[in-house]
Parts: sequence; structure tokens; C-alpha cells
Amino acid sequence: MSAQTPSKRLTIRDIAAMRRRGEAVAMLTAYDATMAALVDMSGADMILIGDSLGNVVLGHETTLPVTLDDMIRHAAAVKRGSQRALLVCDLPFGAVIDPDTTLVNAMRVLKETGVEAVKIEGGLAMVPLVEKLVNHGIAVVAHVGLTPQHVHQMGGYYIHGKDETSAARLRAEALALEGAGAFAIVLECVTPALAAEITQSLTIPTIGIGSGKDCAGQVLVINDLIGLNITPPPSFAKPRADVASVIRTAVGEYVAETKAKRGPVPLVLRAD
Ligand SMILES: Nc1nc(=O)c2c([nH]1)NC[C@@H]1CN(c3ccc(C(=O)N[C@@H](CCC(=O)O)C(=O)O)cc3)CN21
Ligand SMILES: CC(C)C(=O)C(=O)O
Ligand SMILES: [Mg+2]
Repeated sequence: MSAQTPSKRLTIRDIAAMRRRGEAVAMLTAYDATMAALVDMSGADMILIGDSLGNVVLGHETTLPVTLDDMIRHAAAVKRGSQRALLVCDLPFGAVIDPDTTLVNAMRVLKETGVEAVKIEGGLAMVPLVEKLVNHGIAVVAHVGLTPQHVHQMGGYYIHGKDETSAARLRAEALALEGAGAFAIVLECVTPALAAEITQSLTIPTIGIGSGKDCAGQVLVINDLIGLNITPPPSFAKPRADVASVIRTAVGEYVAETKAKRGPVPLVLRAD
């Protein structure tokens, strides 16, 4: 695409307009150009290059080992594969330290990949960092509730907002992050009633995952949606397909044909 061609991508103004109209925002992850193209042409409004790539692409047990270079390589691939969706890249564990380092790292992501926005996990401690990025022209998505980068500090994965202390903290975090200038906020594994209440209290869209149906949008790891996992997905994910079994069948047939010297199908070369 030439530099003069207007982008057909959704913008954060389109996302804000969807929220005003009460139109839900559909977001999915992608980590490579092929999957990004398929997700994009299927109508997703936003694509997240999630640090869940640490689990589903790189084979790590948690998202903690994912590096900024990992995120940049995959975000650039997603950008090349997609045309319409607004692209959001997770800032990984270790890239979000203080306002200055976070700004430098977010600038690298934007300059080297062409994505439109970054996402930052965390609550009140992130408010000055979000303000810093927004003041420098960067579109930011916040992420509260279950924040996988804090798995060891939280002692595992569980539902947030169950008791009043936790609920009050989540309400305050969501309001403060909106005030800091985030244009959307992911609510991960927040009780559905609290997620609905927070959604009503904000102007920016809440994007839920494992947080019930009453958020302003939903996000899911693409592998969990299409059944492309080797370990069970989180219990909130309801697979719509069984791509893992499609792959196993096709590969199994190929292996059997190869062993039997029955394949590949003879090639018919085109005559000059
Ligand atoms: N495939 C995949 N999907 C995800 O949604 C995802 C990742 N990977 N990797 C990074 C984080 C980790 N996430 C998670 C992981 C587990 C639960 C969870 O609720 N797990 C169990 C309960 C806890 C346990 O058994 O230890 C569950 O009930 O599903 C939630 C979010 C979300 N993200
Ligand atoms: C689960 C979503 C929200 C995420 O942060 C990721 O995929 O990394
Ligand atoms: Mg993430």
C-alpha cells in the first residue's frame, strides 16, 4: 500500500462511536500473518497481538518469558496480514517499569510494527504510565482483573471482584485508567455483575474475557475459539471448532500415505 492510500482500518474514534451506539466490539488475538488475515476478513474489529503468544506459540508455561522483540516480530507479521482491524500489541512483562522506559518501549512497538495501540496490564500503579504514553500520542488499552503477568504474585488464576474489597479496587482502577486516557479496558475474569456495573460507569468500552456478556466488547485467544490447543483452554473459552483434530487427521493421512508409498498425488506439470 502506498503512503498516500488512506487506511481502511478502524480507528479509536470508530471504537468510541461503536460504544456510543451500543454496538459491541469483537476482538480476537492473532500472532502471525495467515491467522491475522483470516481473523480480519471474518470481521473482527480489533486484533490483539497478545503476550499469550508465550503460551500458544512459544510453548512457555506463563507469559513472563515473552520479550519485547518477540512481540515486535509477531505484531509486524499481524500488521502485514490484516487490513481492517485496529491492531493492539501487548507490552510484555519487563517492558513496563516506569513512565520513561514504558514510553521508549511503546514507541519501539509503534515505530517497528505499525500497530495503532499498546495494552498494559495492571491497576493504579499503571495510571502515571498510561498518562505518559497518552501525553505522547500513544493509544492505550488498559487491562485489569486477572492479569497473567502477575500470576506468581497472585498465586494462580482465579476470578476477581468476588469480595467487596476486591470489587472496590477494580471499580477504582477502571475509573482511574479511563481518567488517565485509556481508550478501552480489558476486564479479565471479573464477576459478571461487577463487569456489567463497571461497563455502565465508564464512557470507554470494556472488553471482557471470562467476565460475562454485559461488557461493551469481548476478547478471546484465537486458539481457544477454534480448538487449536494441546492443553485445555481456560474454562471460560467455548471452542467453536476442533481445528486440532482437523490437523491431526490430515497429518495422519499424509504420514500413512507416505509410509505406504501411495503419495503424493502425481503431479501434472503444465506444458510450456
Ligand atoms: N490459550 C490461552 N488462553 C488464554 O486466555 C490465555 C493464555 N492462553 N495465556 C495467557 C493468559 C492466561 N490466561 C488464563 C489462564 C487460566 C485461567 C483460568 O481461569 N484457569 C483455570 C482455573 C485456575 C487453575 O486451574 O489453576 C480455569 O478454570 O480455566 C484464566 C486465564 C488468559 N490467557
Ligand atoms: C487474553 C488477552 C486479553 C491477552 O492479554 C492475551 O491474549 O495476551
Ligand atoms: Mg496479554
